[in-house]
Amino acid sequence: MGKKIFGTNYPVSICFIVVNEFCERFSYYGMKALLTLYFLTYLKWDKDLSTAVYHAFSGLCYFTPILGAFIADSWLGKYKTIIYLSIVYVIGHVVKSVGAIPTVGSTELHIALSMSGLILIALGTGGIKPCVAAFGGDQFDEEHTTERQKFFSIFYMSINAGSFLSTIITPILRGDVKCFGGDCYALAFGVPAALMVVALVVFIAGSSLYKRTPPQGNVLWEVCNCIGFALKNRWNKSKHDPPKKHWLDWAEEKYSMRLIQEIKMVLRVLVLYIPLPMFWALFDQVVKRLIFLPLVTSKLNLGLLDFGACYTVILTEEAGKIVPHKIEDVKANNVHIAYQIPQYILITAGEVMFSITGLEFSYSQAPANMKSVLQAGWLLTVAFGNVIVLIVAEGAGLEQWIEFLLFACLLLGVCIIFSVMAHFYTYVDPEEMEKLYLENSIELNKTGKSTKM
Ligand SMILES: NCC(=O)N[C@@H](CCC(=O)O)C(=O)O
Repeated sequence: MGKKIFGTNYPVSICFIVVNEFCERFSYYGMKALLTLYFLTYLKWDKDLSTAVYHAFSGLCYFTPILGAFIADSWLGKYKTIIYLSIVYVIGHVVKSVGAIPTVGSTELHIALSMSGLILIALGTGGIKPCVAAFGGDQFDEEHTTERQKFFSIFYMSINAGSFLSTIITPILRGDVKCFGGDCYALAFGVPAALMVVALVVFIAGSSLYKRTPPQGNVLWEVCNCIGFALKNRWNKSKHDPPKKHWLDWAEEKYSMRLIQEIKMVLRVLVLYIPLPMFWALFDQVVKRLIFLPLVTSKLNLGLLDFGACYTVILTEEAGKIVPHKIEDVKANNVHIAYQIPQYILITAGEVMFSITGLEFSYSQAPANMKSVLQAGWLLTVAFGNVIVLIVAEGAGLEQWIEFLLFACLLLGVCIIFSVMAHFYTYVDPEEMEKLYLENSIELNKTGKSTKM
């Protein structure tokens, strides 16, 4: 039994995991906050290319969790996967920061370094993401489910504290600190790199306290084979054999009941997740607009921007001071930006309820040997959300209000579909199932029967 935080059922090891997540998210979001501007102003790409690469990168970061989960659950275990992929992540940051030093090589080299850095970062951040959340859940004793649920809230708070602070700090570093005769991208990318080193060090510092569950062989390979066998068998035998309750039951003659049940559990959850990318698509769109407004206003010192207005700003030098002059190109529609506060509060409340529940649900509904896999399934909803944004928002070129309305209507439809699906979902308790399998296999051993469990 691991050490507990004084007087509670919370293991001490989760402190290291929460701090690790804070630093890692600081590192990821801090770097991402600058990315579009870096492409536009440093690499001199046009807006379309910059936006496309930005979304492709964001999407990739949430597709790679599948790879990390595969490595963790089938091969290295979560602990080693987090350490090895964090090293890849740090290397990615370093390569990216070097690419942002103007004196290092030509523009082609900067592009090559930036792209290689981003690929390594996507591999690192995505790879460790499902493992860190599931590893945090693993630290709790079976009976401490309430504490584990609260842990996911704290974990989510650390994600958002890290992302919030870095999204403010790194753009300031870029603009306010000058190096090599211009904006200091090298420093602004260097700070997230340093934070990722801190994340790794903190994680390693907790090593002696972690509860580690060893990987149970090549689970995913077995899952794929079992699904393949069930489909083949069904195709070959369903014409003459009696029907089965579930299509996966066609794998019974070769695979254990336990594996079949576990695959059913995972598939039911994944099917439930199908409508969810729409939430992230809307969320991503809204947050993107929110991030850039305060940066523009604070930098040029113009006060709050009026709703719907578009300005040209001319900077003149008067008595040794830079003075901004605002010319209104598109008239404001007289609605103060503060009217958007309730909407953002509602969206944030929605996010908190949606995300924390999703994280905890993905953990609690996964069989012990596929915890990271289901976390990766949850993160895939973010990845597909990015794909929707790329196709609908960036590709279709709709007016902003039409785009928002479209996304809101689609999300409403999705909410209704999801509610119906969730209504028919029955919760499983993987620990209870585990006990049942154990009791059954002891019983069968006693009676000498040989049935696959
Ligand atoms: N505010 C967005 C956010 O927190 N996103 C998460 C990913 C989604 C999730 O885990 O629910 C993140 O960046 O880790």
